[in-house]
Amino acid sequence: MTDQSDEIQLEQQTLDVLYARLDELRRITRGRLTEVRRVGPSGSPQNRSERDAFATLYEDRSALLEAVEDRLCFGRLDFDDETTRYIGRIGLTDEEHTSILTDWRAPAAQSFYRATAAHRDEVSRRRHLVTRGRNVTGLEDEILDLSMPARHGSALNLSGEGALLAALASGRTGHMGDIVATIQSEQDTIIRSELQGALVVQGGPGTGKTAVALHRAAYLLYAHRRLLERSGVLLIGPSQSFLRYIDQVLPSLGETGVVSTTISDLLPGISARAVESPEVAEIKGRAVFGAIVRRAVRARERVPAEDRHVRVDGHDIVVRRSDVREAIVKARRHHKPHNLARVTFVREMLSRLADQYIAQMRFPLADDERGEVIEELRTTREIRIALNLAWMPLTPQRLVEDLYIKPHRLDEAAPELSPRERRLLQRAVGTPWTESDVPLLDEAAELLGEDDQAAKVQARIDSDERAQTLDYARQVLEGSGAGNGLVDAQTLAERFTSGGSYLTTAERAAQDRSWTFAHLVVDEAQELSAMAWRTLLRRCPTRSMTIVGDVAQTSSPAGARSWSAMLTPLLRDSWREEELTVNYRTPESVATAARRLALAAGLPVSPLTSAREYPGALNLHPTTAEAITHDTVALALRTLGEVVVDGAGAVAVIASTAQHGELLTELAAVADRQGAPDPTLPLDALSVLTASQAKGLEFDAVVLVEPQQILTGPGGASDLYVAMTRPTKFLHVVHALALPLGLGDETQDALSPSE
Ligand SMILES: Nc1ncnc2c1ncn2[C@@H]1O[C@H](COP(=O)(O)OP(=O)(O)OP(=O)(O)O)[C@@H](O)[C@H]1O
Repeated sequence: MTDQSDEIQLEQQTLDVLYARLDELRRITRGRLTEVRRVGPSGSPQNRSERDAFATLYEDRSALLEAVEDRLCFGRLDFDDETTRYIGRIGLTDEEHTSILTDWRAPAAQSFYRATAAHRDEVSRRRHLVTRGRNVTGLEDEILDLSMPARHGSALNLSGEGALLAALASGRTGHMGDIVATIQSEQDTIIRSELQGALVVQGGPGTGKTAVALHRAAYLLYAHRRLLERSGVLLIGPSQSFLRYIDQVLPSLGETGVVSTTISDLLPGISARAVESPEVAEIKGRAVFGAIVRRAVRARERVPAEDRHVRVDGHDIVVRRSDVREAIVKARRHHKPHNLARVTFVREMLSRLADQYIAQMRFPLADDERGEVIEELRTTREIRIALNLAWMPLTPQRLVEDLYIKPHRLDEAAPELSPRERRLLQRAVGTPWTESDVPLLDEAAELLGEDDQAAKVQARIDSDERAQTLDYARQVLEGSGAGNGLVDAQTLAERFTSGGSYLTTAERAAQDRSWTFAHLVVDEAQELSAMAWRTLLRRCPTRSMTIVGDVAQTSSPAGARSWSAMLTPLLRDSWREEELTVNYRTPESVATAARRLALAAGLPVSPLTSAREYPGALNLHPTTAEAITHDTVALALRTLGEVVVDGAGAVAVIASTAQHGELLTELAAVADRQGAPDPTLPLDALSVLTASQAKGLEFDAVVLVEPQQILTGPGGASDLYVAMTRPTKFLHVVHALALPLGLGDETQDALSPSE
């Protein structure tokens, strides 16, 4: 009989071997990098760009090997034939190229997440290794072959939930961690679901949608690296603080090539930070704006009301309505974007005007003089004005702003909107852009046309040369042992040929509005308007997408109330839906109260089981309107003291927009006096947020202020549902007003008394 400490010792030996190999690979990679850099900037351009390419390759590899230090190996599978397999963050082979650690994404690792006693896949035992640093501190075994326990002794922990529960109970750090060691079977099915088509993952709060979306991105990059690395994966999140919250997950999984952004920051050169009323955002989010922007562009290609006479060098030149009409027809014939088709229009008009000019000349024209006449006409101010009035060159910003600042333009372009709705959209010149302007600007950019520098650089890579270099890159990768899924020969070849100006996919994509991605991941997708979806679909012509969200949490009036209502018009039947049903975040009593509130408010909540309960999780703190700010601040600081242990732990105060400012000021002043963390930093140990700012985030404890006020605010019950489902341990509700239905008397029996 073996007891657990002997087993731990044995596993420690394996771990020592794995870390020794990791150290060895790090040393080799660093050595190669030093060698490449040592050679210095000499040699032919070809040599130099090869060297740069190798330097980037070894830098990437070094970064990957550093990123996998924590929990390098977290699992082991024992098979019926007595063989074993260790599962970890990356795959490792020993010097003889024998596999000693299997990448969690490899097919060979799948049973670690999926095997059950009913479907064992020849797995007799699944073992979770609990580690701290490089030390094994515990083991948890799941015996799948029920004839096995006798062989392994009773001292073994048979629960498969230990590692999961330990992960769930740990203090929050303000950054999301990866879940690679404890991915659950329903999550694994989604993570490894096929690349094609749009996969919608619906799930209540805390079911791991964000975690699953990120692990799926890492999995897809591993399984389809060749396809995905070159065009890239785009990840859309709801806010910059959310992106900061998740920004360590993909690097910890060894993936850095995903482009993460928000709708507000999607367009190069535009940062849409202004806020507008939900009513206006809803109007701008309607799909009909596609037609409205199209009409606005067409309105800038128009036949003037009258002919216009212009004197050029003593000639009477007439910009005739009939010529303009015919030139417009000709320019539109090739369906090019407005600014590009304008070239045809202007060329045609100048040619017709030049005919008039030449007809009035007293001497015959030499062949090479026609060009001079055209140039003369082109640079005549009145002619330029007349042609611009007929076909105005436009930027997207100018087109969209004109709709807002010139009522007649919107009246003409948007007959679908009521006069009141059109009035609501009016604003002053130079008003900053909002999130819901971005899809309209993108729509306009698409219809107007523009230069895509980055795309041109890409096209310049000569294909013959690329084929040769590709061969060479393949040999290099085989010879260096540096492949391991980090970079494919195609990418390395591109680095060789780009002459030292190599840009990562992320960098190229960020510079190029019309970049298209091989896969799109959208988080908190329920918030996106129909117009935002149009913008995103333009960036993903393959329609290979992972869309995660919860239609019960939709707070934007332009967002989705049901997936099929939003997606079927856009994707027809090329989307499929999976559901996540276990809440890994919120304690049972808090989740139950939130659900009751959501049902009372008529939200379409999914059925949900909480993975755990936490003693004393839900607490009510009645107070008065006069004392609410003071009491909230005192409670927040006290809670902070309780939940922060060894530097880990985070508390959020979540309040209505109306109360948010006052609380922030008060808490910042107190924090300043008492040296507590700065509550204005959204991801610090203590933050003050509105419900919509808290979307997607989580904290050890949430102090929820005056729920009735959040309920009657613009985000309504969805916002309150979001706010209530953020804590992993405690929800403290501070209120002077009556509690909303669902959180009131009927939940008293589920609550712990306090103060
Ligand atoms: N298999 C798992 N193992 C360990 N932790 C998990 C697992 N699945 C989810 N979690 C944890 O549960 C918490 C909630 O996950 P996540 O934020 O992805 O949920 P969500 O469905 O996106 O929530 P919301 O809709 O509220 O934003 C996170 O801390 C995540 O790390």
